[in-house]
This record gives sequence, structure tokens and C-alpha cells, in this order.
Amino acid sequence: MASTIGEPGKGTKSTQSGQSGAKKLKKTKDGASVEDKNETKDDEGSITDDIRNADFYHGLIPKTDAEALLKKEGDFILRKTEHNSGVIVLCISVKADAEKVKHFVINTDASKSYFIDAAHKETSVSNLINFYKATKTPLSVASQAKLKKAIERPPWGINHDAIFIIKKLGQGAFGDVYLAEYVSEKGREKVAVKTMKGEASREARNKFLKEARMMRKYDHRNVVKILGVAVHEHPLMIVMECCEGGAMCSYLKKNGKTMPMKEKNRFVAEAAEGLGYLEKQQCIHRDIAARNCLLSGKNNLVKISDFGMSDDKAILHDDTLEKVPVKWLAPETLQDRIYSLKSDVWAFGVLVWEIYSNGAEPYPGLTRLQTRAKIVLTDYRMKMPDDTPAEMAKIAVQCWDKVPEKRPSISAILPDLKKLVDK
Ligand SMILES: Nc1ncnc2c1ncn2[C@@H]1O[C@H](COP(=O)(O)OP(=O)(O)OP(=O)(O)O)[C@@H](O)[C@H]1O
Repeated sequence: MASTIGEPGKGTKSTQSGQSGAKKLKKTKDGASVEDKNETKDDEGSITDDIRNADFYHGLIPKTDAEALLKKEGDFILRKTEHNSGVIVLCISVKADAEKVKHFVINTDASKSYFIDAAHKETSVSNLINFYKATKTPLSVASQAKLKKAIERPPWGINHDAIFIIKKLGQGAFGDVYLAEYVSEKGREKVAVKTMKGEASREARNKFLKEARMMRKYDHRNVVKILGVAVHEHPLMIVMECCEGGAMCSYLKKNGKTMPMKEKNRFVAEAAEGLGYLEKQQCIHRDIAARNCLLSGKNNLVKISDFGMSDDKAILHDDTLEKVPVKWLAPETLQDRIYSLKSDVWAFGVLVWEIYSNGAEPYPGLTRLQTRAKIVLTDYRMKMPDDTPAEMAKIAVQCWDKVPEKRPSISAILPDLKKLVDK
């Protein structure tokens, strides 16, 4: 019997897929490397070069991304996934009919034969796929799924070989972030690479790659652009445009006191341009803050980054007890964990405060718990620094209206912000 994901075939062993022996990430001059020593789940093995280099082999892309690629009946890809047992296995995802995508584990036995249904075994994974494609044999009787067209990796599928690490830039929630060189048909370019540690759970992996999925939808000069993901081996990578100026909050801490007011106004306006664009796309960012605005180019163009928490639902109720950035949260989020475009508007108000406070921590002197209590119970609001332009202070206060619907949209305040910059 063929085994689909979630129902392993009895008495068989699934193919454990792995890296090639060759190290794909070069150690750099200064010794930086993202080589993963904690790879417990993958082994050296069954991914032979014919498969690794095959256009239809998509590595560890999540089910959601796989399903989005399979449009017509018979479209299929080969990918890696985590089996119920926690082992990484190879599987074929195929559009079985107009509605459903089915996922079939490729099993192997002691004599290194590969099979989906024990009735037909082949000596390699590519032979197995060729057999099903050429003979149009269904992968299982129940699904009647047939392999017709192999779907190539999308343009955002990047090979690890094309990434050359230069140095560490920072620390992300899932792993380190590096400056790297990305070599593609277009030439060489400096990029930032967010990595994920190899021992991560399926849930963490999906979360990590969800950020990439969200970022792929956006294209705006004030939003950090994604170039692609590298998911063939560990560490998983999100490759994005590099903002050499680093995080805005660090820049403000260092230069805020001597920065011309005009530049601070520009930071506000550019962040609003990016956020206004996201608002139009119905994207709730959920983590707007100076630490998540990066600076790019010699003019320090502001770009919104870190889509790790973002979502494109109109209103989101999130009950998870994850670390939340309390000092940037709106009252309705603190109280009822409700996120919306309007809770981003609140956070934008806090960002405006950060900009004119030279990157200081919001609600100075208050703990997270005290901040929460003061906002929710006493409607406490921060005072803007004295030298904040009056129009900016007014906008920040509007963003902190207790009632989400009464807060302005970013698009509504954008013209006023731009006028201030042009003054
Ligand atoms: N595109 C980029 N260009 C330059 N530096 C970057 C880029 N992306 C991230 N960094 C650097 O890496 C750091 C960590 O990135 P980021 O905050 O996006 O990671 P994260 O996984 O979302 O972590 P957290 O959720 O804890 O903020 C940033 O503060 C910044 O210094």
C-alpha cells in the first residue's frame, strides 16, 4: 500500500534524505561559517546528485508552498518533509484531482530499493519517478494520483552553492543573520541571509518560512525585499536585500543627538510609506518598532523588515504566550490579544516616539508589566520629547487613541508627514 504523509507504510523504512558530503558554505577569511553541526535528523544518503540537481526537487519547502505550486492535475514535485516520527523523508507531492494535493512518502528497504507501493521497486528515486510518469500508474489506488508534469523550482528557490557568507550581521530569533554574496545569472550582489538552526522543529521551520512567504508578496522601496529561500539543506536560509546601515534603533542611539530634525522627519515619513503600502496590502506587521526598521544605502533609506509575526488576516486573535513586544502593543492587544491594521498604527506612534527620543526604550523607567498596567488601567500615554515638531506629536497622539477605529489609517496621515519633510 502506498503511504501518504501521516500514514507511514507498514514494515517499511522511509528514505532519510540528506546533504551531500560536500560543504556548500565556504568558510570565510574571518572564519565565519553557517555550517550546521547539529544536524541530527538528516543523514548522508539517499539524495543522489541526479535528484539534488533535478529542477523538480524542492528541498524542505513547506506543504503550503508546495501546494501553491501545483495547479493542474498531475503536476508534481519532489521535496523533503518531516515524517510523524521526526525523521526527514523524501516525498512526492502531486495534484491528485482538481481539489486535492496528495503527498506520498518514498520508502526504502534493506536492499536500497525505493518504492511508494511495495509492489513496484526501483534502484533510485529518479527511476521510481520516471516509472510512474512514463507508465501513468497511479501512486495509490485510492487517490488515483498520476504524475504528469514535473514542476520546476520557482525563481525564489535558491541553491546554497550560490551563497557565500562574508560575516555575521546580527542574531535572529531562529539563527544568525549574515552578510553574504549571492551569485546568480544577474551577477554578484551583497545580500543579508537569515538562517535557521538545523535542529528546529517542523513548527519552527514553517514559521521561519512563513516570513519568506509573506515577504514574497511585497514590492516597495520602503519594505525589505526578499530574493528567495534556500531550503535544499541546512541551515535553511532566507535571502534578502542587505541594508548596510543596520537597525534604525542602533543608528538613533549612536547619532540621534546630532541628527538634523529634517532627517528624523524623513525617517518617520519613510517608515510611514512602507507601512502605508503594507496597510494597502492588508498586511498586519505586528512588530513595528525602530529595531525592525533597517537603513539602506548611503542616504539611509528606511525599510521595514522582520515579517516573522506578520499576517494578512484583517483581524487576528493570537492567544499564544510567546514573547511579545509589550511596549509597542495597543490596549486591545494587551487586553484581548487582538491585532489589526490599527494595532500597527498604534505601534507606529511608538516608533515616532523612538525616533524623536534618539532610540530610547519607550516608557522609560517602567517595566513591561508596569507599562501594561498603566496603559490598560489608567489610559497612560507617553509624552513626546519637547523638540518633537508639533505636527508629529499630534499624529503620534492620534495613533494612540484607545479606540482602534478612531486611530487614523497610515494612508490618511501620509500626506501630512510628507509635507513636513518637504518643509
Ligand atoms: N536585510 C538585512 N540587512 C541587514 N541586516 C539585517 C537584515 N535583516 C536582519 N538584519 C540584522 O539581523 C538582526 C536580526 O534580524 P531580525 O530582527 O529580522 O531577526 P528575527 O529572527 O526576526 O529576530 P527577532 O524576532 O528576535 O527580532 C537585525 O537586528 C539586523 O541587525
